[in-house]
Amino acid sequence: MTQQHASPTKDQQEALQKLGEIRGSIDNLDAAMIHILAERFRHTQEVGELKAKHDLPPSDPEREKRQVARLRELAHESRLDPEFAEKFLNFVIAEVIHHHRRIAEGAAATTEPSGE
Ligand SMILES: O=C(O)C(=O)C[C@]1(C(=O)O)C=C[C@@H](O)C=C1
Repeated sequence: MTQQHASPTKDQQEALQKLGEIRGSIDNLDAAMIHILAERFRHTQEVGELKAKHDLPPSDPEREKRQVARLRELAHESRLDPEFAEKFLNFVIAEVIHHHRRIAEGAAATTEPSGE
């Protein structure tokens, strides 16, 4: 087989060095996001148990509307696409509601993979 790529030029070597540095920062931020999400799910687990114990509904659409409005505003201020922020929040909340329902059904709901 013939070699596909010539060895990198000096310009490319510098670019690859920079790419590695930026990827290091991205990896740190991805790790932080996972830790923050895990912490959020620990709190929503407690909410789910409280709701199930006191026979409260798993979802609260009015609360969600306020959360969406707040996060859209924060996203705008941070120059993040508010549509993306809303979609992300809705994605997380849908999972939380799924967990709440499982807790209410008496299942051992956890934030860990269910294997389903
Ligand atoms: O605050 C609640 O009542 C929750 O159950 C938590 C949460 C959320 O993940 O933020 C999830 C579901 C509700 O519809 C609203 C908010």
